[in-house]
Amino acid sequence: MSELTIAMPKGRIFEEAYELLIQAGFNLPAEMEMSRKLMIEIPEENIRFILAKPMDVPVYVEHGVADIGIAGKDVLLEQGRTVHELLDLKISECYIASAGLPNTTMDEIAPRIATKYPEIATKYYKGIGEQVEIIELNGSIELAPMIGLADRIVDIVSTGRTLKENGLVEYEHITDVSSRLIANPVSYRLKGARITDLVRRLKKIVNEQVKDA
Ligand SMILES: Nc1ncnc2c1ncn2[C@@H]1O[C@H](COP(=O)(O)OP(=O)(O)OP(=O)(O)O)[C@@H](O)[C@H]1O
Ligand SMILES: O=P(O)(O)OC[C@H]1O[C@H](OP(=O)(O)OP(=O)(O)O)[C@H](O)[C@@H]1O
Repeated sequence: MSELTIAMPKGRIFEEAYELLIQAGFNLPAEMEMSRKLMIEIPEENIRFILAKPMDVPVYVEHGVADIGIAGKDVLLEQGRTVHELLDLKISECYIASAGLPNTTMDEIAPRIATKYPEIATKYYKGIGEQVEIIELNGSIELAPMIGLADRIVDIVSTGRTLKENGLVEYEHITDVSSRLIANPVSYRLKGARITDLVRRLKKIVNEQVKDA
């Protein structure tokens, strides 16, 4: 049985992805949730996990140093990397929206859009025929309209709490986001049986959870 390297995102996706793998019958150590180790071998499963920043997971998979990985659809849309998307895991569900101060219009010649997602934002505004100036930020995006840096933001919304607490309103729902299982195309060919088995086990759990929801 060939070894499988799985790139797992650290942070908010990790916990739900870890639970999903446990429920799919993978024997993962409990310490994995608390550990600071970035590479964890599970010899009984012949699996090796690498723990990466969510934005970096598709990089490891595209380069083939990880056979498969778990990444947010937001990251996949933003980066457009050459990876196979195998399964919607239906975890870390949220969406990308535009937002801004209430009762404001985008009348300027090139309204300023602050975002962590320059590609998604550019494509969206191009698609609706709006010429915009993109201002790339790395976080706390909601600050931008409040402080006069931008007319709109394009960012993740989950509960809507961050928008509300910062006095912003949603304008357009751009796209739904959830975490996806992705694979390196060559690994998918060479380790097809192992990867197909993993997808089958995960799919069963995902479908059961959707039914119970
Ligand atoms: N509020 C949210 N609710 C649910 N899922 C979210 C939310 N924000 C982001 N996500 C999903 O989780 C991923 C990012 O996770 P996380 O916030 O842990 O990483 P990050 O943005 O790199 O943060 P940091 O730089 O603080 O580590 C996103 O790519 C998206 O798919
Ligand atoms: O609708 P809500 O449930 O409030 O969630 C949305 C917030 O979550 C994410 O921020 P994150 O916590 O990752 O912080 P950062 O992007 O500012 O680093 C996102 O960028 C929004 O700010």
